[in-house]
Amino acid sequence: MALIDSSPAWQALAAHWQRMAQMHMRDLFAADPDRGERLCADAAGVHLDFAKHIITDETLTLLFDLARAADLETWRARMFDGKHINSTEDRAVLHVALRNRSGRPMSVDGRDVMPDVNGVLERMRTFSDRVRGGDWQGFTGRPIRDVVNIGIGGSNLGPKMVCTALTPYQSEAPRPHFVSNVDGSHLTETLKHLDPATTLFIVASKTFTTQETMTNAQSARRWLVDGLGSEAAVRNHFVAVSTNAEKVAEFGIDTEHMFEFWDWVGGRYSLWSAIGLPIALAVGFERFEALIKGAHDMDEHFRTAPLEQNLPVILGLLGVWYIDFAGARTHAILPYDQYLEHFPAYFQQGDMESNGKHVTRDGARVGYATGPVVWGQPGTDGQHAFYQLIHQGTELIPTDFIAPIKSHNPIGDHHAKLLANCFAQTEALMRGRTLEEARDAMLASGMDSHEAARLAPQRQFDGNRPSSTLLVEQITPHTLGALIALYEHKIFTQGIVWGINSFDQWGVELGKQLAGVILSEIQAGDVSSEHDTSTTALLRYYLRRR
Ligand SMILES: O=P(O)(O)OC[C@H]1O[C@](O)(CO)[C@@H](O)[C@@H]1O
Repeated sequence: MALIDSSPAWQALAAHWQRMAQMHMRDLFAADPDRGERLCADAAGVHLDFAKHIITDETLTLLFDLARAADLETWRARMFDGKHINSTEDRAVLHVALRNRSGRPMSVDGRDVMPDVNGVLERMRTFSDRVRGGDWQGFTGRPIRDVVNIGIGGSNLGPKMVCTALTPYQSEAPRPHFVSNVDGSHLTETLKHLDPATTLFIVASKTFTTQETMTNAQSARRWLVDGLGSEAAVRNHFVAVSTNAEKVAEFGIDTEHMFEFWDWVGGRYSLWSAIGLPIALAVGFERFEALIKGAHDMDEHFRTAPLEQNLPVILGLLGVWYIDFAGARTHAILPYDQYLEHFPAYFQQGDMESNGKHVTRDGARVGYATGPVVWGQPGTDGQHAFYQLIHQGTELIPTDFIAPIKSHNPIGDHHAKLLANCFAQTEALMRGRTLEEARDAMLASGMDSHEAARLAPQRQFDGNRPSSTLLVEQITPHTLGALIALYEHKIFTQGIVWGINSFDQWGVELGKQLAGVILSEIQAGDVSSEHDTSTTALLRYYLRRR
């Protein structure tokens, strides 16, 4: 397969960037009074404004040509058809089946997976209703008040992000907690204020072999058994979410208390599966269903809308435009909603584990940039921390501003101020401030002309910094589901353009293997000479002082 950068579509974009690099968005807006009304699109309750980008209609045409040159529509169909598009693991990529509310069958290897998917959803409904209703009791007969999810990566970030985002929908109990780090402090601090008699543990691991999760689960089990004085208590206080029934049984959790998912669900795309159990427990199963319905609505849009009106495709191609032609290396996600606090971290894994690849599906090394460094945090805090660099630094950083029209907490004028900041930042990033404007503003404030001339270069902003703005009515289960699916399909779009497999993660393996070797040396108190001298010296330093 020829690399995408040898396609005429790529070459055309490279030449086009040479021209666009000379343009300023201020001029593009001035030349096109309808730009703001025109360059926006809606789907599944998400409004996307993409007018503040260094693009013209020609740019968009060339980007859609590129998507077609990469066969995006064919690959999209292959994903929805359950084909094994995760070629290195020979697996289908069918998280869309987990939220399929259409009633249509969805098949993997000729078998409709929907009966299994719906069966597990029903078990989640029954279980979450029982726990929330007090019918599922702890070993001593008391209802569950706290749920501790033990998992890491995709078995942690999704449910944690969604539970936080849906805090307004949570009742007083059960309260969700998340333990991921193998650092004993994480588990200790979480359990410190909990009562074993009213705590339920969910051990969430696709493989059920992940070192961090298994270590935390063993220690949690000890805490529970010590606290309640009986091994028999495990039955009432531990459930598992996994694809690996054998390992679950080995751990000592009855497989009757296991919620299954399947190898065609990637870890970082798994919150819609039983991995979402903490969400159903925290906000109720009906709201979990509304979340998956929101995602399904976005799936239908992604599956059926023409590329030109397709939100995930537009976002994905804009990313490619900056990463591959304008030299951007990072991408910031900036939610103007405190409840979306973990949204950037969630898509840090979603994006970087998916598209942090340097070879194509065929194993050829790419000569172009692929996935960016994804980062961010809630907007106004960011304004007082890192926005300086976005506005006046030497890096080009494309940004996503995400905001709800309505707040869950409409106190005073907080929300008006929050959104004023959001809109103002995108305007400032786009417009900038010329040297003359900076100088005139200082003169108008009474500063003498010498001082104004001295300070003007410091107060001048280039502008022309791109941003997308995504607005939803409110952060509800439905809009959140749609937003998450939007980003998932954006990542898919980019992976297809780059010709990489977005669904494996071999890059995390080497460190895991070496950690196993080093752990046995630490446990034996003896360093082998196999390491580089730096690692050996560090290990010896640690062993001498521990
Ligand atoms: O669910 P598991 O099997 O414990 O894996 C946890 C995480 O580890 C990874 O395999 C690697 O970090 C992720 O892809 C995954 O989400």
